[in-house]
Amino acid sequence: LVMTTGGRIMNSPLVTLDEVEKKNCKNGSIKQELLDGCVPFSHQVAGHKKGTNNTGVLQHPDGSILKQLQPPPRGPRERHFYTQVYARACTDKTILDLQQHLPNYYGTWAPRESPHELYLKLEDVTRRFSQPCIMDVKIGRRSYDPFASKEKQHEQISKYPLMEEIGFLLLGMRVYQVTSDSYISHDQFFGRSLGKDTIKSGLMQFFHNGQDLRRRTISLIIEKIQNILHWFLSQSQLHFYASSLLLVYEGAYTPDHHERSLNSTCGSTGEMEEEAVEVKMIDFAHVFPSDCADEGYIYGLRSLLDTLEQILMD
Ligand SMILES: Nc1ncnc2c1ncn2[C@@H]1O[C@H](COP(=O)(O)OP(=O)(O)OP(=O)(O)O)[C@@H](O)[C@H]1O
Ligand SMILES: O=P(O)(O)O[C@@H]1[C@H](O)[C@H](O)[C@@H](OP(=O)(O)O)[C@H](OP(=O)(O)O)[C@H]1O
Repeated sequence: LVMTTGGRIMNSPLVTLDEVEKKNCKNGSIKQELLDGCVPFSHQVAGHKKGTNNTGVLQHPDGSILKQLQPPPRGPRERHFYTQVYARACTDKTILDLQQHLPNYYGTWAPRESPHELYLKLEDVTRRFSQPCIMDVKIGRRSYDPFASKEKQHEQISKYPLMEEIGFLLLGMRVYQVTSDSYISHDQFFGRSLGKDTIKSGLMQFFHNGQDLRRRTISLIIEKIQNILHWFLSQSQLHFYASSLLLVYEGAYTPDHHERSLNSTCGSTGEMEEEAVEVKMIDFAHVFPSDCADEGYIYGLRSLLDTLEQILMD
């Protein structure tokens, strides 16, 4: 195992192989051991999948996830981003504030038998959930960076011409249905099919468990996205292109369950069990230094917040 980083190495995540295996089995994936006991990550909803040149996202036996470094310049750029964030967090308050919105970074990892094949070792954002509902949303008005060729620009624009107007694109989601104890999944083609008139109902699907619309969950997610927006409004040193937000909430948690747990704790501890949600920024292959606010990303966050607020108002 090779662990290197330009900055601080986070404490190792404490999850047993048993827990990882149980979770993989529970979610119906066939356990398939790969490099050094790593298995395909069963909660991947978008991004590069296993193919001739990709392994897809893997899960390490310690519970962290492994994202294969993409070919240069993207992979080294993403690695540089994470190492810089960890190296500069001690001296730069803006970067320290950014850190809380990212998965923890544990350095790079390489298989014993192939030490030059590098992976980013990251916190699994879905880890604390038993039936995680997960959505990957690409944020911004442009999903290509300032150095993209005309062909790349054209290719990216043609995938979702509405990106400039809507400011975000649903790349994939998985939603737990309490009624059938199963998951509904949507891939990026679902996201691309959504227009100005349907984006709200498309987004709403992520919060519907087959029985109820998870209104409280939407409010909690809005708060987290607002915190990220505050960070973007406070900084003018980085621009993010083709980067995503990963949204996660507990599918097994229902308002009824919450009600029952409140009734049983009231009068004893008096503590309210609070529902858990996660919103983390991911995918940093196109992050660049800058000297002005990231208007494209800010536009995307505001548009996503507006749409979530409209769902709540209905
Ligand atoms: N830290 C994480 N915790 C949990 N899941 C993650 C994490 N990072 C990535 N994922 C999962 O892996 C998927 C792909 O991640 P990511 O977007 O970083 O990959 P990518 O191959 O660079 O994507 P793209 O092709 O869009 O550039 C995400 O949609 C998510 O499901
Ligand atoms: O959405 P799709 O159809 O899966 O297409 C991918 C998506 O546009 C990614 O954003 C892009 O990575 P970058 O943003 O890093 O360029 C990737 O490029 P790639 O195929 O060259 O890796 C595309 O394949």
